[in-house]
Amino acid sequence: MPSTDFTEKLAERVRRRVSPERWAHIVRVADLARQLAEAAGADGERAWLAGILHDVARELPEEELLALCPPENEVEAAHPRALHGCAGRKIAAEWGVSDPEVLEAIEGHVWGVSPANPIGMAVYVADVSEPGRGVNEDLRRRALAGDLEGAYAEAVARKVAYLKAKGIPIHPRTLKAYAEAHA
Ligand SMILES: Nc1ncnc2c1ncn2[C@@H]1O[C@H](COP(=O)(O)OP(=O)(O)O)[C@@H](O)[C@H]1O
Repeated sequence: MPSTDFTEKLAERVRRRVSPERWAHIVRVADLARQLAEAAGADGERAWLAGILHDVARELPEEELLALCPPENEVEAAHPRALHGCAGRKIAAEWGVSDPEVLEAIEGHVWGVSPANPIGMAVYVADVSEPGRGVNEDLRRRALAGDLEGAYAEAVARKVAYLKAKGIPIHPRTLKAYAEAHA
């Protein structure tokens, strides 16, 4: 999907919904996701679009997130801000995005994606490793070198280890993503 009027308009709609700092993060994620997808032989333009849309709902008030995506379990109820992945997917679909891998990437950047979806893995790894984060540079390098699956599996493993160390119950989708990525 080359950059078109449609994708440019979507990017502009996102930009208007977020702070300048968030927009800068979004652009870094989208540009990196494109590079990571291409390094893995996947479609960079679709990864870019998913990156541009991934945090479209990140600054919505909690009441709006809860209205768009009623919590499906206790982890979601305890952490409504994390519903921004689900809410972002719904907004993107409403705006006319129908590509299932792009939609899964938007939702899955919070809890994890299927390892059969390189667009989703590219956005996930880009989100945790873009230079503005200041962490996970090794994962960025690994994915830039073409090992997207390995970088993604390690990114999910780090999140799981971090949550376990803090004694926080882990979202079932994250546990599923971990199991699939390490199968
Ligand atoms: N219970 C959980 N299970 C799985 N992943 C989680 C959980 N809590 C947080 N995360 C992951 O960690 C990310 C960061 O969470 P957190 O540190 O609470 O920051 P934020 O409030 O900015 O989302 C979330 O977006 C999600 O990807």
